[in-house]
Amino acid sequence: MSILLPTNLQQYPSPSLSPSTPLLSPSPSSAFSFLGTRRRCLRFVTSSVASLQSSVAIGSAPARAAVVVERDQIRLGLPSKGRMAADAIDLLKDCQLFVKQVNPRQYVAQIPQLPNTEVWFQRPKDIVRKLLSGDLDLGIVGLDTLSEYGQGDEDLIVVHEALNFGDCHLSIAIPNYGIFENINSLKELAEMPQWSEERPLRVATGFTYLGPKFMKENGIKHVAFSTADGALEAAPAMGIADAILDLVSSGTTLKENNLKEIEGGVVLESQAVLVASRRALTDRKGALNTVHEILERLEAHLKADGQFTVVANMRGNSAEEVAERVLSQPSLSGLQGPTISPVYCKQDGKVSIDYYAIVICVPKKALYESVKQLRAVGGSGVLVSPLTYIFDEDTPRWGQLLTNLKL
Ligand SMILES: Nc1ncnc2c1ncn2[C@@H]1O[C@H](COP(=O)(O)OP(=O)(O)OP(=O)(O)O)[C@@H](O)[C@H]1O
Ligand SMILES: O=P(O)(O)OC[C@H]1O[C@H](OP(=O)(O)OP(=O)(O)O)[C@H](O)[C@@H]1O
Ligand SMILES: [Mg+2]
Repeated sequence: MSILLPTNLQQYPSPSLSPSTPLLSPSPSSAFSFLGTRRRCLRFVTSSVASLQSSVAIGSAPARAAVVVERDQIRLGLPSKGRMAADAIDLLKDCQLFVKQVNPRQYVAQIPQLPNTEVWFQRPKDIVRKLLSGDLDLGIVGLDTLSEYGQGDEDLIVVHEALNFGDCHLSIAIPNYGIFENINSLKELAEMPQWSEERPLRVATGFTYLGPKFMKENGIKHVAFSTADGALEAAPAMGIADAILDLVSSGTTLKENNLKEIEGGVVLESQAVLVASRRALTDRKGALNTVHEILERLEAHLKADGQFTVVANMRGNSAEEVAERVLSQPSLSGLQGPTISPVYCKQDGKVSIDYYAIVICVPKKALYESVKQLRAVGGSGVLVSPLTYIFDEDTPRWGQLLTNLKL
């Protein structure tokens, strides 16, 4: 697998399929016994996972395009609905990339700042599928969706792994009552005497690729998966499943359904990522330039987003003396170091320097601590303003991308 892994990114799930495993299941029904249990909200398809390979197949990986079809425009896929849709557009707006969608039912839009690029609105899982089929070149989706539907395909490259929205994690949850009351870890769950080949641990999940893969990697044998499109948290109370594997963000849905997470049960930490098709980047004219521009804007905005600019005045005899005082405090070193400039005052007709102005960037989380430290070394008149962009000399992720593409 050669998916770009920025150093601070969690392991991108690698496929447990062997290279010879067909990516498309010939027919899901041939691999699964369909229970025929249709309920109002939950439609479950249950499988024995004695054959993990067949379970994996219901993750329905799309076929890969054999060739890159010629077209003039670079295509960026954005979520058409759901909780990521507005955030993705807002993020681009914050990067001065304005998506012009004439009406919400129109699935194609323009970004005037990127004239060779068109936006296509699609469901997140379809963005991943269409990246693989070559119908999209770039996309913004959650890492969970990318991992589930991309199945570790080496054509998918994570260009930016932390777009700062859509934070959640994919996790196993079990009831906090009954036989599970004292079970608090995956190990304890696996070792419960209740599970056997005839009566496996039943897990309801929408993640039919990542779920079986995780269980296999953790050596859990007696497990059977069922799937549904939503409201999975109801499955244990309905008696359909023993556990669920689903996304958790605030934890409210679990709590409201008397479920709990367990130690060792987190499959994946997720947030929105920018993903590209390797073949598009290498073979499609203009794609690499577009990615470079989007990446630069994203990095400049996201880096600035976590910081404030802090300006303060400080008495001193020289810039060096003030610098020494400022740098004696752990939170005041800024990005590269404080900028210190003389403040010129006119006294008795003469220009003198009694004060120096200090400018530093401070992580938002460390703001109050930094203000306290500034005061401690004589800082006064502290002004705090938001930072909009930080354009560095180069973007580290661009270098990583070029290395990954062997360019
Ligand atoms: N509770 C949550 N909090 C934050 N982000 C979430 C949460 N649930 C999901 N996400 C992220 O948002 C993405 C989109 O989720 P959303 O529920 O909007 O669409 P979906 O699950 O793909 O589609 P649908 O549920 O309509 O079939 C998920 O893939 C995940 O990355
Ligand atoms: O930890 P929480 O903040 O409570 O969020 C978790 C819930 O959010 C998602 O569901 P969603 O709202 O997408 O509904 P769905 O079940 O219809 O997909 C996810 O599938 C969980 O059910
Ligand atoms: Mg959902």
